[in-house]
Amino acid sequence: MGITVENLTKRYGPQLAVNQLSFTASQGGVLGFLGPNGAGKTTSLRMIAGLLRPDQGKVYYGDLDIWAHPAEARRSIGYLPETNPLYPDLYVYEILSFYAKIHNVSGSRVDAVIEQVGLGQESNKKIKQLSKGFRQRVGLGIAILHDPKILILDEPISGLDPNQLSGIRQLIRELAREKTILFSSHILSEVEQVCDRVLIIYKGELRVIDSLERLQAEQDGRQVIVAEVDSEVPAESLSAISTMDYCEKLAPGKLRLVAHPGADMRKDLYQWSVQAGVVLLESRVEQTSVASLFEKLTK
Ligand SMILES: Nc1ncnc2c1ncn2[C@@H]1O[C@H](COP(=O)(O)OP(=O)(O)OP(=O)(O)O)[C@@H](O)[C@H]1O
Repeated sequence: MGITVENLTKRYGPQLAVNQLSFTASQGGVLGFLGPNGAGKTTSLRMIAGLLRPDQGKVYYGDLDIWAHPAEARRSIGYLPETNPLYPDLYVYEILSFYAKIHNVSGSRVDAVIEQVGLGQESNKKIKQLSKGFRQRVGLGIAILHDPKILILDEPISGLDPNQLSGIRQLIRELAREKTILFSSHILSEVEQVCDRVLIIYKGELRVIDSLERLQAEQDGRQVIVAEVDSEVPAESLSAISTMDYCEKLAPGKLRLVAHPGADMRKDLYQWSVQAGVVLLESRVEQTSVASLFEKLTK
């Protein structure tokens, strides 16, 4: 089941926390939500998980409009919050059984999940006796108990030691074989090792969304231009820019264009805007590598 997000917007009082966020995540695989502290990751993920009502915009799981059909949507979603509120005095088995009752799933499912998330050895320990990595596994276990098709993980691996990290990464990759996963982090290297695609968000706005391979390919020095035009343009019309390899829509009227290796798109972009009858409000050449893109955003 894929996810479609359209123009999600959220304000907290005067502060615009998320502004017109739009993207799609097709079924299966991990989409990394990358951005510095305060960028709007948690706010976005909670809106996408159906836990926080957006001021504007829509979220679809497959064809299902989640705010129009919240009960149906809830069955399809598992959410691991950034601060996982686990009850310290409960045993691992107890807490999972408690959530199993809420979701109306069987005791045998609890046993299966305990094995799947690698908690077999720890199931008779209390939550407070577990390391941070194992607590995250309990949180993941709770999130997948009802076998949701979509999994949203808010900073699932921040603060884990290297041994725990590799275990959780592997687990997320295994889950991604059959689920669509959104995974947030403010650390690039975490995202690079787990995600197929990355979305970079900064000050509540989408800056880039692409496959890691394509972002890495841009490190060969391809030109990237972020352009803003005064009206929505059909993607086909951009194919007239012969120096352009591909283009992504970042927001209505906001485009990110990537050139063929060695090509300069500036003149073609201007000529295209004249021919297409749109006003080019802004166009700027971006740095191209994933690391430099992210560095620029996190400074
Ligand atoms: N309940 C709230 N009331 C007021 N402002 C809020 C609230 N929650 C978040 N914000 C603000 O909205 C902005 C986005 O916050 P959000 O938690 O979504 O960012 P984030 O990218 O998840 O950050 P972090 O990596 O630090 O968790 C921040 O400036 C934050 O201070």
